[in-house]
Amino acid sequence: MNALAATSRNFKQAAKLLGLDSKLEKSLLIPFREIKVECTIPKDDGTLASYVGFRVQHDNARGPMKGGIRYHHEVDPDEVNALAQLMTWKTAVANIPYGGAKGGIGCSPGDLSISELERLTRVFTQKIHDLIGIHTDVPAPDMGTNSQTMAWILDEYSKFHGYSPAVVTGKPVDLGGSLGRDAATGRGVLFATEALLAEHGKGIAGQRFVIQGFGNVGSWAAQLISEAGGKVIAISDVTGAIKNVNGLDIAKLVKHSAENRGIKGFNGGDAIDPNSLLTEECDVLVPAALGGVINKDNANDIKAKYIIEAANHPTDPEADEILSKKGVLILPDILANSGGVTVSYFEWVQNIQGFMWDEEKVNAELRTYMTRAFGDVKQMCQSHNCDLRMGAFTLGVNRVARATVLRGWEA
Ligand SMILES: NC(=O)C1=CN([C@@H]2O[C@H](COP(=O)(O)OP(=O)(O)OC[C@H]3O[C@@H](n4cnc5c(N)ncnc54)[C@H](O)[C@@H]3O)[C@@H](O)[C@H]2O)C=CC1
Ligand SMILES: O=C(O)CCC(=O)C(=O)O
Repeated sequence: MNALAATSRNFKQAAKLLGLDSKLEKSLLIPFREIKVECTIPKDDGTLASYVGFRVQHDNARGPMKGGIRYHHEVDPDEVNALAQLMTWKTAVANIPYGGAKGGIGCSPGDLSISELERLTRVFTQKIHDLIGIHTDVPAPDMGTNSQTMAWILDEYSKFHGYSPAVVTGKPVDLGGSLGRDAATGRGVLFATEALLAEHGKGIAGQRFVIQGFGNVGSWAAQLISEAGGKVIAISDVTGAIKNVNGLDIAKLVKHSAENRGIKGFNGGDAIDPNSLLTEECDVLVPAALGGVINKDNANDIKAKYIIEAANHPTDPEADEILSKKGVLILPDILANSGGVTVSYFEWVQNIQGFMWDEEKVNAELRTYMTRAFGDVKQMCQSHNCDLRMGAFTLGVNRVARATVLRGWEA
């Protein structure tokens, strides 16, 4: 199912559980603004290349819109729309004072040189600079982008508006980035997983984990889970998949991946078929790469007892139904991966205050926010007799609906 259809279906199910007024439901679903821009750059060889960039600003009832920018060849308007909508519910679940947005450029970042990426990022920023801002829409990294991308956006934006570090988060610490932001999504995944397992009398230690994706989110999740005593037995990325039933040495894999641009060729495990990764025997499955990877074609074969959605929308609604019947517990994306945007919020607060927190404070606050969000979601599960995904959706949608009604519609 297409990402937008899947996300909207979850939203509508939550609206029904909440008994939301149909006109309010319609207004919450339609994005505030959709931006589509042409970005042409000279390549290093002098030829021209054109790309399409998107920014979808979904909702701002609870505060400035917030969300990452993705560089990937599959970026399309429907996907960006779905991801923007997810950000609206995610920031509400985390209870941080933001709305939701997402952006992206349809390109293959691995095929572009650093200077081509810089030119593309600057052209994109020139096209959207008057529609983003510290109190309107604050971008951050997502798949295929990183702190360097944010530094270029900050620099280009500042040429028009004066030096503005708070216009992006996830930027380098030297430019006002927050300590702990790089690891934050993975650390949030750890905290959320701990909270879920604790409910079942379990801890991270001794559990067998399989992780799809070894970029920012997957690699940090793997490192922190492994440090907490979890056994990470299989990992994949775009270059391949690797397995070691005794547990992979994550520190060595991080080094190998940095030196070889991927995990392929790592000699601390056996290479396996990447297509079989999600159905490997394990306790906890952590999709941390693309959307829609758990679907009706493979859901029946999944052996994990828990799925922690570190990626955005990795599970199709059809797969949700199959997995629920099998008794697999799914910790949904808008809760599980909310650690990234939560520390982005801390970064923005630090920039506005002109004050820097130490990493201990960032991590301690992140634990507080993740644990509280998990508890709030569980409460919604109880009051609406629903699973964790609907618990998170009803929590997020209800908070946004309340803010929308309070603000009113008077023109
Ligand atoms: N970076 C962040 O702070 C946040 C990211 N996310 C989500 O987490 C996911 C991963 O994002 P990042 O780690 O930031 O991206 P990234 O670009 O740093 O890493 C992506 C990883 O996915 C792998 N990958 C790509 N295609 C694959 C395939 N077909 N099979 C297996 N692996 C594949 C890549 O090789 C890479 O290891 C995305 O869904 C993103 O939206 C969610 C919340 C925050
Ligand atoms: O840190 C942020 O502002 C957004 C992160 C993001 O794009 C996401 O949570 O999917």
